[in-house]
Amino acid sequence: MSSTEFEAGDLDEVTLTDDEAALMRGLCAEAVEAIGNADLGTQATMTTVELLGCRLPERLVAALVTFRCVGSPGGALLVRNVPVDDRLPTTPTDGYLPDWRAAGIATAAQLMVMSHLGNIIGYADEKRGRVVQDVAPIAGAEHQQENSGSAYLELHTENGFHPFKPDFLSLLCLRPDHDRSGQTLTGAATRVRSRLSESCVAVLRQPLFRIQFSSSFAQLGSTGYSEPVAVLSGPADDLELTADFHAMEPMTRTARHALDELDAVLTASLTSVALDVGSLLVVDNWRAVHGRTGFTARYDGTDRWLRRCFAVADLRRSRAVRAAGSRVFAPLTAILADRSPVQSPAPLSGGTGSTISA
Ligand SMILES: O=C(O)CCC(=O)C(=O)O
Ligand SMILES: [Fe+2]
Repeated sequence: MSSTEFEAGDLDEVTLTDDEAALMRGLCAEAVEAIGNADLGTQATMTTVELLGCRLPERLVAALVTFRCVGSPGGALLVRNVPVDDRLPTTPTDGYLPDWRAAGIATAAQLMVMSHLGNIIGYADEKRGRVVQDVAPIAGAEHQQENSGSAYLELHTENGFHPFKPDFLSLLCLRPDHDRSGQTLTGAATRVRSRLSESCVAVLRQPLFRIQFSSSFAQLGSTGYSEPVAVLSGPADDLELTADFHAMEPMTRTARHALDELDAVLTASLTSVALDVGSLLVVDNWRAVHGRTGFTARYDGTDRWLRRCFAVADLRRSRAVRAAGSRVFAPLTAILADRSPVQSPAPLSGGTGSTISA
């Protein structure tokens, strides 16, 4: 897909003034110093981050709090001129920055922003449980539907198959791709509601869809699936959606048609942004799906490099799946083993359409 097919410019946006960015940079330096050698994914670090985050520029905090509590029709908020380190290391070619302190200012900035959206978390299954993760192309993974790829990344809800999916995610750009063709895409259900047929909405509101676990979560080589979920939920004028146009499987023919209709309508009205150094995109993982256009990687240390961070609104709900004082969720297989068995993948009965045969 070419980037010119997408509309830009209708994102909610805050650009920090140079004074605001300088204030934030000072707080980030304090945070790096205060965290020292402590593990990032601990409550102790999060307390430090939250305390310093209270002193972020008021205009930024107001935008974040409003986005958290009220949301926005586009489901995304772009913050520009976020401080990052003056001298950044090369883009990690294996997807892992060896030591977060090499990008300490950027790391602290992202954590402070996310601390206003919820409680920062990570997944043991993914990126070694890191709470700030590197998103960079990996040689050989070009066509993977994962953030290590560089081909078009289909629209998705982040970890929509997981019982503790993030409520918010952020992507902070440390380095854009060479020809600026890698554009982050967002699509919100509320924006497209009027273009969906009533029958499509009715089907998408039923739990007729399951999502295949992404490879990092599918341990034991299994192909696990979420329990059946509905794609659309919530009030008609502020719809929520859970979708993944790569990993979601409709369980009936009618469900397949409805998902195809949503895909076509969403794809025709996406918002795109070519993130630049210091641009941080926050996505409401309930109101919007996100993806990325393709780009060409060189694998020479100068490639596109984003950093990603997740937050949940309610930390209490996950306390049984985290070690005391940790923000990292246990492996999905362990979480599911502690629950009642996952629903059989057999399609639902109930007259919503004929079954898709394998
Ligand atoms: O590379 C991008 O712009 C988006 C990547 C993405 O979807 C992710 O890391 O979750
Ligand atoms: Fe994603």
